[in-house]
Amino acid sequence: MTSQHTTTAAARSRAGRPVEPVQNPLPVELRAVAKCYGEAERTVTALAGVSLGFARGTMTAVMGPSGSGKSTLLHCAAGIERPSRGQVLVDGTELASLSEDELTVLRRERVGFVFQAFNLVPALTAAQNVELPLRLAGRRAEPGEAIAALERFGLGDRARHRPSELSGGQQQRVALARAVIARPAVLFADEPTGALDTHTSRGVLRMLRELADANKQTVVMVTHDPAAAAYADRVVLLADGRPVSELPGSQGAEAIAARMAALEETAPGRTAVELRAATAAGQGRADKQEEGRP
Ligand SMILES: Nc1ncnc2c1ncn2[C@@H]1O[C@H](COP(=O)(O)OP(=O)(O)OP(=O)(O)O)[C@@H](O)[C@H]1O
Repeated sequence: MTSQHTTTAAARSRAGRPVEPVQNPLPVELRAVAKCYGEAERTVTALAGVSLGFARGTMTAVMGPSGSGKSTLLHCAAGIERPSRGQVLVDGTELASLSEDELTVLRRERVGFVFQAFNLVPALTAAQNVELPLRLAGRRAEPGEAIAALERFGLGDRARHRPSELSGGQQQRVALARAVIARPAVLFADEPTGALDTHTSRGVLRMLRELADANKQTVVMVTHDPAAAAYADRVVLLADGRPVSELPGSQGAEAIAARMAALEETAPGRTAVELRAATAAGQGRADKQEEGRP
């Protein structure tokens, strides 16, 4: 999945001789990332060693039972939280090597994030909320830029409303417009369609798909909805803080739901090997369904 392009600067040694070309790094890569909260006997292991890469121009859905570590994975990958162990690399730069200020700049310039709780600023209008990432980056929004972003999410007529004057689904779409306005290389979205009806949800998912296909942005979203996950190139299933299974979104919502069901049937505390076996069994059931077998 790694891009085959080479970096020219890295393609020469100090002596000026050509050296082995260095492949472009993945936009986001996690290497054995673990995250624990709390101390001593109150320690909770939210991530127990996650190694995943997200390629340019792809859309990935992260699924798993409640508490399996999905939001923590997104927060660590986006540099919002620091892992307890392991490495997170954005465009090949290890986040732990950055100061807080450098991390803030990288997040602002490379990463967009849609939070479960939307995190809109209550005192600002929808349009002002959408413009915020540009202002924080020291850029003045072009006239009509925020309205255009809101229009893409069907909210052109709500630009002057404050969050308290919008429904949950409308606030979610303002949060999406805010996350995409600066065209981040990587967009993380935690339940981006959680508050939306089926019709609006499809529109948002098509938009996210387009960001990956047309703009070559990398989209990573957490979802509980197999129909939403079916828009992704790749569905990663987490259990107990680890990826235990993966399937292409093109297998469709039923196959994804079957794998999820297999995971949820599995009692907490099972080993990763047992979880893999259970999800493989779920895949067998999904394959039979796809083939029309009982
Ligand atoms: N700040 C925190 N302090 C202590 N424990 C936490 C904290 N954040 C998350 N956890 C714990 O880490 C584990 C993973 O949480 P996380 O929110 O990543 O799960 P999730 O899969 O996103 O869940 P959900 O689907 O319910 O949103 C859970 O057991 C949770 O209770």
